[in-house]
Amino acid sequence: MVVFPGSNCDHDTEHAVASFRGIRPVMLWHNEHDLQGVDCIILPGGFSYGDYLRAGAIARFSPIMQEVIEFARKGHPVLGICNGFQVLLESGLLEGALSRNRDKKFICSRTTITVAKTSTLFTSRYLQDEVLSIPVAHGEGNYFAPPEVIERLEEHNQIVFRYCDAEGNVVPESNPNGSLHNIAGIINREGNVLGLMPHPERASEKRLGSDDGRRLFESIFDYIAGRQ
Ligand SMILES: NC(=O)CC[C@H](N)C(=O)O
Repeated sequence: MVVFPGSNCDHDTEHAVASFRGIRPVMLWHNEHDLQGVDCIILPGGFSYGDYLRAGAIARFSPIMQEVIEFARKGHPVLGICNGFQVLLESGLLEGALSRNRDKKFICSRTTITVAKTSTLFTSRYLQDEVLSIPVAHGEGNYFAPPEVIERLEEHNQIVFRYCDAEGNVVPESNPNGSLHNIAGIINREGNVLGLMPHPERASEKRLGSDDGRRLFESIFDYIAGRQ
């Protein structure tokens, strides 16, 4: 996991990941160049560089991002959660942008999202169209991309999560931040880089109100174990 100045979900994510038997999280400071042989990179949530300019715009120039981009280009799994998603977009590893929420307010709330794609290494443990309860906490989560990019994402089935109501209906009323097509998470064409705004690490134990996020991490570990 990469730790940027201003990351604040790194320890929560470390805690969630460490709860799986046999998994050892490694914290990588943004100034380093050595990925220490990790099997997966997670860019955690937070306010890297205080969200100056735009969220993720400065973190994208952190020295370690050169290695993260190379790691992703080799096909290894890279997961960006919230601020991590913003960094992935700024780095060009995913297409589009996250702008200020529709209502120009920071939103910290429980949301429901539906799994629009299960044939990915991040979502293999979920059921198609399953409704998950996973919280969001962001000021810049309004996904935007030009029409041709949205069309491409739809055409290549790259939209992995969408905001929905409790029954799983993808309707405008269930869209917390104004994201186009209710997009909550997308994957690259190659299928190894996923970014999402909701926080699976904050929904990884029943006592947090939901453990629906847990299977996202489990799916990744299944994939890594299957590769060895
Ligand atoms: N929880 C987070 O990662 C916050 C995301 C981001 N910095 C925002 O407010 O948009």
